[in-house]
Amino acid sequence: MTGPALEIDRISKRYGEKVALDEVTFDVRAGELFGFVGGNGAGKTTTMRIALGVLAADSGEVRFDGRPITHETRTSIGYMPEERGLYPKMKVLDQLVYLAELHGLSTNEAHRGAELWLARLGLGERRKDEVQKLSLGNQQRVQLAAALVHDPAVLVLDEPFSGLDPLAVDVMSGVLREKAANGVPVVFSSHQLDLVERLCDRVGIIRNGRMTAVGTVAELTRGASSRLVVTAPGTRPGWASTVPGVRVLEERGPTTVLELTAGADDQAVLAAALATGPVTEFSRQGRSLTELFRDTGATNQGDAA
Ligand SMILES: Nc1ncnc2c1ncn2[C@@H]1O[C@H](COP(=O)(O)OP(=O)(O)OP(=O)(O)O)[C@@H](O)[C@H]1O
Repeated sequence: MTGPALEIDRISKRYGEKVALDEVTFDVRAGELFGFVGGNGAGKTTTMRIALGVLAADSGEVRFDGRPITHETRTSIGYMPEERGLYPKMKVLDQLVYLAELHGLSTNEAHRGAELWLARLGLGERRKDEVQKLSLGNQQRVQLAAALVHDPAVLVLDEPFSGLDPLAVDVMSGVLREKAANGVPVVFSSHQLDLVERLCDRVGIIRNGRMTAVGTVAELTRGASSRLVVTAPGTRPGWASTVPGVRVLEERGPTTVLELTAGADDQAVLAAALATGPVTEFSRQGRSLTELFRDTGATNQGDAA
């Protein structure tokens, strides 16, 4: 799909001596749901705050629709900040109307948008309640409504799924997919990698302020795969360990899961299997995003790294 994209172009940021971001680069295309993942302190929030323009980068540029983000374009971004940002004592509906008006909507439009999203997110009956009286999950739904109420052209969401129950996860996922399907670039950070894997068109992994991988889930997990699944009814236990460079991970009857170490030849494995009779399955086993994430050391780098 063509349309306006959000481009993060070589942004760097230091906090004193600490390099928080080092030439972070990726783009979120129109109609795309982009998952931004990385361990604690990796730089996700810093990147998103810079994308929104609430924090200045030391260098690099953020563009939307080919142009640097300005005050006008900033108001067309829907943002869900990590620290959330609702007024606890304000009523839910008033809050949303207020935020929509801040983004330039007329009072009528603001009411229409607020009612629409409250109904859509299952909060219609809570509209007259103070925000602080809602459960945390429901406050998060209000926060999503706040990001959407002005019909933004791009969505930047910092951990929108944290703390949500499975039903709310489904609601949030549905809304984000729908926005993406309507051509809106959507980027969100998350530690729930299974969810990211299921939901996102593309994923970016950040580690210690540097992007270590960007691509579709299939590209990232396929590229990393060194596992083979072989099913051959004529094999006997241990058959694969005679092939150089092969480590057997699991044998289940006729099926063997094995790992190829560097330099090992998958065709040698196939030949060894065929030597025992017919081979009914021979495939690469994709790694999950979680495994990839662990293997690239993207976890636990912590604040001190
Ligand atoms: N205001 C600040 N002053 C000093 N250092 C900061 C500040 N904000 C962030 N940092 C540091 O910058 C790095 C990146 O932090 P950031 O909050 O962007 O990470 P994150 O990926 O969002 O982490 P998390 O998953 O824990 O929310 C961390 O080392 C953090 O300690």
